[in-house]
Amino acid sequence: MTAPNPARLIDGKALAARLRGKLQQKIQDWVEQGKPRPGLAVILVGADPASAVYVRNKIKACKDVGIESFHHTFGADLSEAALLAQIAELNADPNVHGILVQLPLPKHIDPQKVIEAIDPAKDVDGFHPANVGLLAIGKPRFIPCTPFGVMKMLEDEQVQLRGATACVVGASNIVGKPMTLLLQAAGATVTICNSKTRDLAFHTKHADVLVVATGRPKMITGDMIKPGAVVIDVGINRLDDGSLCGDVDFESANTVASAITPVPGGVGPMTIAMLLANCLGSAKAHH
Ligand SMILES: Nc1nc(=O)c2c([nH]1)NC[C@@H]1CN(c3ccc(C(=O)N[C@@H](CCC(=O)O)C(=O)O)cc3)C=[N+]21
Repeated sequence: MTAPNPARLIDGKALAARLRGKLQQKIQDWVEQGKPRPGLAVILVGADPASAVYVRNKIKACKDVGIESFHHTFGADLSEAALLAQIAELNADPNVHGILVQLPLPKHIDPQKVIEAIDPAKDVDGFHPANVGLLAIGKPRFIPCTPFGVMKMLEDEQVQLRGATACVVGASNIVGKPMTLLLQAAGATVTICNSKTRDLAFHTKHADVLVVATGRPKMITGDMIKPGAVVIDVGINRLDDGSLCGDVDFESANTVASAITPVPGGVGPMTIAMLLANCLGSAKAHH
């Protein structure tokens, strides 16, 4: 038996590096015109080690492209009122164009209340209901970074979305729902599934473009994928041995898909690149 052809690898890490290079040039041009340097405030509450790593990566990425970052770290016992007060201060700070509150938050803090406290004009995550609404009506202000990064990868791969069948597995506010809106706006016919969807494979197997964001390690296997499909794996799961894996079983998917994103090195780096892009966009809109 001959081994099936492996899928093309969609190198998010390389694409993100290219985008960051372009952004760095755009920010340099912007600042040389005498315009204010874009500023991002990042708020971290609690000592979750994964969150601390992500926040550190975001701050380093800012520095590399010339975005000023303002780092606010608090203990897990921070009150909701104190967090809201910190956000109010950043809303009023003219040097801050973007505010990111790292999720998840400790259980005693209502994340929706926090998201809604952020000035929608500084909501570079695109999570505020005003920005969700603008995206839904096709007039986006800030596109949520992860789905935005996925669209950039599909564009770079020249994936034809008009007329295509797409399936999004996972219906979160942060990834699945905005992903669906973006694919739909690009002309795809989109099915949105969740972990309780009956006969999930029926839906996934029809998809020319399959986007998976469930948080369940390796739940999508090769037999659930349409031959030749483009597979985007948004999941980042840490296994007991410390290694990372996606929500897609790469090994079996790789022999069925025509193109697939790796984990790590796929969607993750793109998320950060799009955060930086949203920060520059916000600085320009504020000026
Ligand atoms: N308000 C808010 N906005 C976010 O955008 C947000 C958040 N909260 N909370 C957590 C999630 C997660 N997230 C990631 C971004 C990049 C990588 C990334 O670059 N990952 C690398 C691997 C990193 C590693 O080794 O752990 C990769 O996939 O290659 C991962 C995860 C943003 N998030």
